[in-house]
Amino acid sequence: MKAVHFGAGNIGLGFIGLLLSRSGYHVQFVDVDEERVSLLNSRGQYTVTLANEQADATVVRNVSAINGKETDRVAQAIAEADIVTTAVGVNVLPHIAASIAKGIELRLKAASRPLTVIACENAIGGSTQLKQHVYGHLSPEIKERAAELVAFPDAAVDRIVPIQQHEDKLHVTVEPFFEWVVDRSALPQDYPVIEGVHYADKLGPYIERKLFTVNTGHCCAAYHGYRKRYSTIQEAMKDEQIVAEIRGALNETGAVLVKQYGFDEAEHRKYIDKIMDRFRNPYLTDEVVRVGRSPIRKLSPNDRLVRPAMTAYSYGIDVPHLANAIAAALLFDYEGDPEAAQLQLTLKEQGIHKTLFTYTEIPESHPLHGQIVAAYESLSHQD
Ligand SMILES: NC(=O)c1ccc[n+]([C@@H]2O[C@H](COP(=O)([O-])OP(=O)(O)OC[C@H]3O[C@@H](n4cnc5c(N)ncnc54)[C@H](O)[C@@H]3O)[C@@H](O)[C@H]2O)c1
Ligand SMILES: O=P(O)(O)OC[C@@H](O)[C@@H](O)[C@H](O)[C@H](O)CO
Repeated sequence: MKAVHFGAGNIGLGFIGLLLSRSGYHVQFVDVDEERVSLLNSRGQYTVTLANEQADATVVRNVSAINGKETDRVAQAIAEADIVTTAVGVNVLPHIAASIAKGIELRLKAASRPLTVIACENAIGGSTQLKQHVYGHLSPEIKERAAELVAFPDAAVDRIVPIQQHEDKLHVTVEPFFEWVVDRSALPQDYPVIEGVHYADKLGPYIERKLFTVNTGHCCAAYHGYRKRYSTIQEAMKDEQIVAEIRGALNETGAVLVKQYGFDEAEHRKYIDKIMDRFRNPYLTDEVVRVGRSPIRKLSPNDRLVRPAMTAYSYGIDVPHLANAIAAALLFDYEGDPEAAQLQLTLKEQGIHKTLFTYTEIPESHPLHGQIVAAYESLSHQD
């Protein structure tokens, strides 16, 4: 069995590649990092260590890699694969779509073998977005055949994998917990099974619970942590004011999730507690600038802050902590992050009201807009 996985980064090596290899797939990574590609090919294996007391380690075997620039080789690999997965960042999906389209075209010209393509990104409808990008490169005839033979099930992926500090560029340390949920309703009957994946008939509740709890809480820790000059999430989690902000925000998103999807309130509280413990994992060193990366993406209308805040508003739920987290995101001025630099430039040139509308699409007339601006001004004075 063959898998092609785009992105030999933290989650690609530490989670998706690991599970695919364990399920018996030969994993061919596609990446633009030449050093990593060459190491994967020369060794054919790498090590994943768990962030626990024993530092349990697993060697992932049966792997190789292709440089993403070699589009013909990538297309050939896709033509021969049983499954294609990605973990490159949702903003990179448009850039890999042409190669995937080329592979699908090659495959469908040769035979009528079905294919499953799963985007494992932190986004609602990641695979659906990828499908749209891929279809933009296909002829009407191939599109028609792809509609029957190529499935793009959406997915939710959860495992904290920080930026690595090992000298060995292929060695990754990951938290013990993982959850990978795939939308079964978008799959054909005989889909290639990956051990450890949960196939759900409805993905909506899973992806929203994950994104609006793990990722909302995580970015609260990152943006408030950055403001208070902590360098890691683990340090920020020792600050009681930050913990209170995270818990407040997760109570707000929790109220939305319980109302929208009927989750049991007590179970959801336990889910929140478990996640906050994961953030505290003393065997991980996760930098606030990684978790806060790409603030423009994180402030976008369908992402982890604005979407639950707007839904909460429509339900009559007050969101002071989410407003504070959005304000803290606007204050994220880390120079090493291109989106943070662009955000700060927009703030300087256009002021808070226009900037807030540009990135969140919350109009000035909306009560949340004023609440966020007030929080932004209050936090700016504290910093
Ligand atoms: N790290 C986590 O804790 C975590 C957990 C769940 C989901 N995710 C999601 O997984 C995705 C990847 O995150 P990550 O933390 O692994 O990032 P990362 O930066 O470690 O890995 C991304 C990889 O993609 C590669 N890449 C970039 N452009 C490419 C291209 N055009 N073609 C092929 N490869 C390309 C990079 O070289 C890099 O190796 C993101 O969507 C993220 O939100 C991350
Ligand atoms: O990957 P991002 O930038 O969407 O979010 C940063 C972190 O919150 C994220 O990578 C988490 O570690 C991960 O989503 C845990 O499952």
